[in-house]
Amino acid sequence: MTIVLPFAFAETTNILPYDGEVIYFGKVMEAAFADRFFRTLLNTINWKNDEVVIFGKRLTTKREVAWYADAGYNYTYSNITKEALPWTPELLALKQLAEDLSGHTYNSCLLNLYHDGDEGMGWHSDDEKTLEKDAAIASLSFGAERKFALKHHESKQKVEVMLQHGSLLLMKGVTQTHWLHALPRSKKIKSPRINLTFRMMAEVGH
Ligand SMILES: O=C(O)CCC(=O)C(=O)O
Ligand SMILES: [Fe+2]
Repeated sequence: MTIVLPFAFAETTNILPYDGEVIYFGKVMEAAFADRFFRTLLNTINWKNDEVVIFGKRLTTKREVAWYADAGYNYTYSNITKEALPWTPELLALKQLAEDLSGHTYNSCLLNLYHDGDEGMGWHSDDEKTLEKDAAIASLSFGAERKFALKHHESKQKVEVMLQHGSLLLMKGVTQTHWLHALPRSKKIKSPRINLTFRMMAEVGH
């Protein structure tokens, strides 16, 4: 399957001024492929409302999530342990694309479905103990274009980028140690967005 356009990826640059590397590749596939992946992911992924435990209370988010990985991996997130589902053909194709373009390999993928702009994600770092420290994270976006924001822990400096339909963003190096990131809510957004973050789990999460 040929899904990559002959784009000039050599031009990609770090959008962070210091303390990490975030590379926005822009659109990495033709719109027709991005449309098809969006529809297929919407219909074939085992979407579930996210459950989080905050101050001992079990809460359900409107945002839906799913987690896929190589066999045998468990994932602990907000005090809940989830078992990974086996890769689907589309996820494997997208993992291959993310690996080829980013030059890193991944063994798991966290998926998020934001139904509209009322749903987002607050400030956090992807620095859970179960993730390899400073491993690269490749983020593919489909559907509604949304703003992605980064904020430095100490200086509070902010960097923002619009994540386009069929685009790739790569976070690597010491980014998760020094920067938080978020997907801000926006009343203007009325359509859904799917985000895939390919990650490298540490062996201890096995
Ligand atoms: O939806 C996004 O672009 C960000 C998702 C994210 O930060 C995460 O899943 O950890
Ligand atoms: Fe994140």
